[in-house]
Amino acid sequence: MAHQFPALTSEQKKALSETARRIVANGKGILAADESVGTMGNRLQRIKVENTEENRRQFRELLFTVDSSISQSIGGVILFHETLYQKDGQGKLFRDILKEKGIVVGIKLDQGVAPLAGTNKETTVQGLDGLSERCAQYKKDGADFGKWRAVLKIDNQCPSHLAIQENANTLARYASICQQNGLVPIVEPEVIPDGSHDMEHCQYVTEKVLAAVYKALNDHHVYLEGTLLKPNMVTAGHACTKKYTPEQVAMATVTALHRTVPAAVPGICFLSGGMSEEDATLNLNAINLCPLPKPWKLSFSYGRALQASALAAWGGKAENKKATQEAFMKRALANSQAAKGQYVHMGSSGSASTQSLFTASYTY
Ligand SMILES: O=P(O)(O)OC[C@@]1(O)O[C@H](CO)[C@@H](O)[C@@H]1O
Repeated sequence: MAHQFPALTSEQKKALSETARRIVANGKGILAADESVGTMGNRLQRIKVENTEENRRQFRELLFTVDSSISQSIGGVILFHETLYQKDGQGKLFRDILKEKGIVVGIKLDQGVAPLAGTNKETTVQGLDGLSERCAQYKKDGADFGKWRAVLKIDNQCPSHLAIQENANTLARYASICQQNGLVPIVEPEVIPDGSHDMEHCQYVTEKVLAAVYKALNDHHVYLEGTLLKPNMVTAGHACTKKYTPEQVAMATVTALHRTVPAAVPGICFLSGGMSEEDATLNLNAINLCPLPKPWKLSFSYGRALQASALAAWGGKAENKKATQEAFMKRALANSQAAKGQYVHMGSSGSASTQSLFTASYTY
C-alpha cells in the first residue's frame, strides 16, 4: 500500500537526491571545515596561533581560495555557523567563492553533546529545538546540506542500548527536519576510536549502531536517496596492541556496511577519526578496492585528515599561503584518487601526513 501521508513531494525528492549525488560524484568527497570555535582552538593551539575569529577566517580563506581545480576532488564543504557568514580579504562571502567553484555548501547543525544520566558517561546530541527554523534560514543563506554528529563509545557497558536508540532516533529526527527544509542530511553516527578493543569488536558495535540508525531513518520516513552517511571506518581502538593492514580494515568496514546500509543510500563519506592523513587515504583506497559488493559511492568527509599538513604549513603566517594551499591540494587529490581506488603512494610523505591525529574523548 502506498504511503497515505507522503513526507516529500517528488520534486523535493528529486532535488535532494541530485544534491546528494553531486557531492559524491566521480571521486569527489567532502572537506569538513566545520570545527566549532573550541575544536578549532585546539587545532590552532598546536601551531601556536591564537584562537581569534580573524585567525580562523584567515586559515579558512586559504582553504577556500585554492585553485578551482579543487572542485574535481571536493564536492562539498561543511561550514560552522560563523564561517557561513565570513568573507575573504576582498569582501566576498566564502559561500559564494565555494559555489562559484561548483562546490556544494553544507552547515553543521548539531549543537554538541549532553550527558545521558545513568550511563557510563555516554551522550546524546542537542540541537533539535528550533532546528526547522535554523534549517530554513541556512537554506536561504546558501546551504544545501547539513551535518549532525552523534558520538558512541566502546567501553564497559558501552554503547548501551539507550545510547544507541537515543542517538539513532535523534539522527533520524534531524534528517527528517533537514529534508523538509530542502537540505540533504549527512547522518554521522561516530563510534569513536578510544579504547583498547580489537577491530572485530569495533565491527560488531558499528553494525549494531548502523542497523539501529537505518531502522530509525525508516521509522521517520526519511528518503534515503537524499541522504549521505558519514561513519567511522572499522578499526581497532587507539590503544589496541594488535595492528591491522588497510586491506583488513577495508574488509571489516565494507562487511559492516554491506550488512546494514541500504543500497538506496547514494554515498558513504567516512570521517577520519584521528587517523594520520596517509592512513586515512590508504584505508579509503583499500575500501574502494575491496572485493565485496559496493552499491554506494565510498568517499571521504575528512576534517583532520585534510587539514593537518595545511595547518602545519601555514603556522599563522601569510607568507606561507602557497605552501598551505599546496599541502591542502595534495591531500584533496590523494583522497579523490583513493575514492576511486586509484591512489598510489609515491615517495616519502611529509612528517605531518603520517602523524596520528588522535584526540582522546573527541566528543565535540
Ligand atoms: O574525524 P575528522 O575527520 O577530523 O572530523 C569529522 C568531524 O565530523 O568531526 C569534527 C568535530 O565535530 C568535525 O569538524 C568533522 O566534521
